[in-house]
Amino acid sequence: MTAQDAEELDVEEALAVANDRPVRGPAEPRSTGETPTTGHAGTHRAKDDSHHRATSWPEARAVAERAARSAGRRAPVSVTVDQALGLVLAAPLTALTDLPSFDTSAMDGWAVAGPGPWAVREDGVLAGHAEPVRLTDGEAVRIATGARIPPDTTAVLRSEHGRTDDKGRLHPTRDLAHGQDIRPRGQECRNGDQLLPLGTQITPAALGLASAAGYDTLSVLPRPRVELLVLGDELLTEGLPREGSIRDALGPMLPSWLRALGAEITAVRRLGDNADALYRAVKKSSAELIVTTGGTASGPVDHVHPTLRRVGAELLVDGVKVRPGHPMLLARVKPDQHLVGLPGNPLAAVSGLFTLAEPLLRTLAGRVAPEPYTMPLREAVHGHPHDTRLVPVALRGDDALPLHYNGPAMLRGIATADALAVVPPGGARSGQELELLDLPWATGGIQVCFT
Ligand SMILES: Nc1nc2c(c(=O)[nH]1)N[C@H]1C(S)=C(S)[C@@H](COP(=O)(O)OP(=O)(O)OC[C@H]3O[C@@H](n4cnc5c(N)ncnc54)[C@H](O)[C@@H]3O)O[C@H]1N2
Ligand code: MOO
Repeated sequence: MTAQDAEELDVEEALAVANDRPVRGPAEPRSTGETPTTGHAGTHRAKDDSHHRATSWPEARAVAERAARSAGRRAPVSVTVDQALGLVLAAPLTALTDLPSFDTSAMDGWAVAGPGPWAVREDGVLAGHAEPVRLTDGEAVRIATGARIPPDTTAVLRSEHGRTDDKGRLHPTRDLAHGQDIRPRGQECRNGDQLLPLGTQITPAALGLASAAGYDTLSVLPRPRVELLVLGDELLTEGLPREGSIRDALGPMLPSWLRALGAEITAVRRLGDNADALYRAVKKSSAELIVTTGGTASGPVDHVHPTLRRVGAELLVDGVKVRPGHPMLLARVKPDQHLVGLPGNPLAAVSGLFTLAEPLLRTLAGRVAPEPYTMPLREAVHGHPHDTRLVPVALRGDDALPLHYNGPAMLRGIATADALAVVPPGGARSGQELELLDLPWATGGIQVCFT
């Protein structure tokens, strides 16, 4: 570790601690008397950091988007409607039929012809049946909502607006306008009308619309295929931490998040700290994106950089001016294959996920970028002197409440967060409007929509 690395680490830890004092639960109201800050807690000496290669946070996100675009056009696939949720339309959704496809009753009641009273026919008309018999003037027939309107019907009389006399004749109890409660064929769309443009992300409502409009399959962009490689000999997959080993927090966390960001997870492999195993895994992967966790720094078992050199990958981003997570990286392994290296510290990995993997996956999946938005901070947040900070926040009314336990190795803050606040270098005052990155569970409904 160089002197500068050590100093930067000190700053990072100090920031987490500074914001955690006095320590309180993430959802508890803030303490009073905390003053706005434009700097950090104090141990850091101002210095020129131009020598390190790190990319600025906004530029890193832009590079990740461009990298996805440079991977070339992805071929659309045809999927059944029930498989299409969360995917993006590769062709406009054009109506395959008129909607409604026949004149239909909007209400339960009677189809009537001409002015009342009407003689009520014995039979009735239910939804889902073939064309009913033509009405003659002065005739009515019972009809259900959604049933086909008999030819020469002039209106539908709702059941609550009709009375039958003792001779069985039907009288209206309200004025009845011509065409009332008839949904004419093609009211919503005509065969061939464009219902949704190319590029629309398919929501539950879009699934319903596509089905109503006659679709069995949809042409969509496939989910980008992602392989997750979890590195580290110290990681346990069950039980309590023991003898210097810790539980793997990223293997359980990242796949659902990656899916929420549009990915199909093709494999999760735990490779330990074995350089050859990492090399082989990268060489044989056919994923469009390989995500590694850990091993991004320069320790004796940090194998990501050497492996990227060994496979001849091109580093597009080698470190980002963001805290936590600054050792994150992005490489092009092949023209249509990228690798995002997430740092091993768990919150640092989340930072890398939303800085590099999110824009890359979003672009590969054909999704549009969410509209940036800001909210005022309920409390001041300390800043890094040179770098952007991503700080977990909970949305409380009109404010974003910064959460504590936001150190690089901690998940306690993010576990109750709705978003990450983008804190500029130098920090942010209480009340200052900050850009927020929504966490997908707050917007997309991981379990519901995007599994
Ligand atoms: N000489 C330097 N040392 C370090 C630097 C640096 O720039 N120069 N950066 C520090 C920062 S900041 C971070 S973040 C980490 C990044 O480390 P790596 O990506 O190499 O990750 P590891 O060393 O493998 O692990 C770091 C830390 O995270 C724990 N870890 C790893 N994987 C998991 C997991 N799946 N679940 C839970 N915890 C995990 C691991 O045990 C370590 O404690 O490097 C600093 N050092
Ligand atoms: O400080 Mo590292 O950036 O822990 O993520």
